[in-house]
Amino acid sequence: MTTILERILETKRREVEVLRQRINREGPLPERTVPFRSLAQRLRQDERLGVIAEIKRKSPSKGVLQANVDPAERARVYEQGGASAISVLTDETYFHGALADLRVARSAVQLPVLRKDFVIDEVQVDEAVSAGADILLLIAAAMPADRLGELSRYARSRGLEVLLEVHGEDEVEAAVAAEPTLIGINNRDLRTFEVDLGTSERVLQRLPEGTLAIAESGIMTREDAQRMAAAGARGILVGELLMRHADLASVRTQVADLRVPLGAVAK
Ligand SMILES: O=P(O)(O)OC[C@@H](O)[C@@H](O)c1c[nH]c2ccccc12
Repeated sequence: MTTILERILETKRREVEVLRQRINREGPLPERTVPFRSLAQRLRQDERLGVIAEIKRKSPSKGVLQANVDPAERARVYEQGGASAISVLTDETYFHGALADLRVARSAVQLPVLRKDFVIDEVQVDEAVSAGADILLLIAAAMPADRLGELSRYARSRGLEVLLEVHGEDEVEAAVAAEPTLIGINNRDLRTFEVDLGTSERVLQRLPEGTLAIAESGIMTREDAQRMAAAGARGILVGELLMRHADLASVRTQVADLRVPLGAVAK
C-alpha cells in the first residue's frame, strides 16, 4: 500500500528536480534580505506553553479548511493572540499552500516563521533560507537516519532552526542524533490519519532532559493544551482548530486560550 507520505515524497522528488533545473538555467536563488528570528529563545524565556499557529488552507486528512485566507491578516491575528511562531504550509499540491504565503505572513509580523513542507534535499533548504523562513520542518519518517542528520546540520549551518518531527518512540534515537533545535511529536499517524495525544505523552518520556519539545496535531481545546504541557511539551503546533474559525476575533481568543501556564514543568 502506498501511504500518503510516500505519494507526497514522490511529488517532492520531482519538485526538487524542477528547482535544480531552474537554478541551472537562471542562476542561484535570491539572497536572503531579512535577519533570522529565534523560536528556541522565545520558548526558553516563556513561562507559558508556546503556540505555533498554522496557516493551512487544506489537508489530505481534513479536506478544505478555508480556501480563501489572507496570510498577512491571519499572521497578525495569531501574533495578537500571543502566538510564539507562525507555521506556513508551503506545499502546493496537497495543502494548497505557497512559498509566497510564507513571505507575506512573515513580513506582517515580528514572529519567527516555520516553513512547513516535505524537505528531502539541500536545495529546498536553500529555498527556505532565501524565502526568509526562520525554522524548517524535517520529518524523520521521510528519510534514512544519515540523511536526516545531514539535512538537519546543513539547515542549521545556514542559520535555520530545525524542528524535527517524529511519530513514535522508534524514531527518537535518529531524531536526537540529527541535532535539531527542537523535536516535534506528531499526534497524527500519517498512515491512518488517526490522532492520539497519547503519542506525545509516550514520546516525551523518552526525550533527553532539556529538549525543546513541540506537541503537534489534534490539539482542539485548552484541556488538550494543558495535557501536552503536563506531559512536558514546551509548545504546541495548532492548525485545524484555528483554521476552522473565519472570525478573526475568535481566532485571537483561541490562541490566547491555548497559552496555558507551564507551572511546575521543568525548563
Ligand atoms: O491541524 P492540526 O491537527 O492542528 O495539526 C497541525 C500540524 O501539526 C499539522 O498540520 C502537521 C504536523 N506535521 C505535519 C507535516 C506536514 C504537514 C502538516 C503537518
